[in-house]
Amino acid sequence: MSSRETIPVLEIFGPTIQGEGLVIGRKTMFVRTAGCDYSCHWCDSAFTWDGSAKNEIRHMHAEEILDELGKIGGSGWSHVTLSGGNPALLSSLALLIDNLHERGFSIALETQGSRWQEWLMEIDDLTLSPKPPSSGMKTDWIVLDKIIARRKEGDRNEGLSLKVVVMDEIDLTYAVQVHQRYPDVPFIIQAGNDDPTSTDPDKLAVKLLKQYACLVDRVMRSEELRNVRVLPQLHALLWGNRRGV
Ligand SMILES: C[S@@+](CC[C@H](N)C(=O)[O-])C[C@H]1O[C@@H](n2cnc3c(N)ncnc32)[C@H](O)[C@@H]1O
Ligand SMILES: Nc1nc2[nH]cc(C(=O)O)c2c(=O)[nH]1
Ligand code: SF4
Ligand SMILES: [Mg+2]
Repeated sequence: MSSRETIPVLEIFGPTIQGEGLVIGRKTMFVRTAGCDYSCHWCDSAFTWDGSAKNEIRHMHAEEILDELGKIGGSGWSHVTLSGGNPALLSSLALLIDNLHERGFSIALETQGSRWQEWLMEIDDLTLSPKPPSSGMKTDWIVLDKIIARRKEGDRNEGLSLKVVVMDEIDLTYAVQVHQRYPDVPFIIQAGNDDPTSTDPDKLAVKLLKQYACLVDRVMRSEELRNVRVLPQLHALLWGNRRGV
């Protein structure tokens, strides 16, 4: 892997709390990469792929990202979350992952599970978030099967989770399908934010909490969704749709 390869970066921020998933609440830094192979109708990070922030993309070397993490975050953190966009489009992340591990940091990564990279084996907290019908996207079950099988074969089952965003009843049926296909993988049902452009955080929080309560109630009544967790996006409740939090 050449150290000359760059990574298209849109945001570096933190420390903040991981607002979603299995390690919700964990203190972490974020690196958000540009570019996605999907275009989910309700993507809360559409600026990573819709062209609206293309002038903000920086092509950075791993060492530059490490420097900036230190400058922005100081030294009071030990965990970095890589998100996007789809960071799994980028073979160039291998070097950053190695460098972060060499310095003793642990690494989380968020991807929809549509692309394989060898470095997926190195991620400590790997969240796969296949997309339900409301997103308008189609799941590539072959790639998703491969990622989950490879993690299992490589004894990296631990630190793997599935997180399905649910907006409606049809999405919930999809969630059941995913959970039944991979019953051994920790499964999170995430309340969808159907208003990802709202600029009023207080109004949004009230609405999201109501929707979360409905989702909790619905999942509690489900016969199929037994070994699951239901979570909101904590950062959206705290800070709304703001970038960089
Ligand atoms: C912006 S995505 C980036 C990583 C990757 N492309 C993916 O979708 O997993 C990060 C997480 O936010 C979730 N997400 C995106 N838009 C959302 C929304 N409107 N409501 C709830 N979760 C959302 C995704 O499902 C994913 O788990
Ligand atoms: N605090 C916080 N937690 C998050 N968890 C997943 C995020 C993402 O956009 O990938 C995210 C984010 O953008 N902020
Ligand atoms: S896969 Fe993730 S980043 Fe890509 S459009 Fe969907 S939610 Fe957004
Ligand atoms: Mg987000």
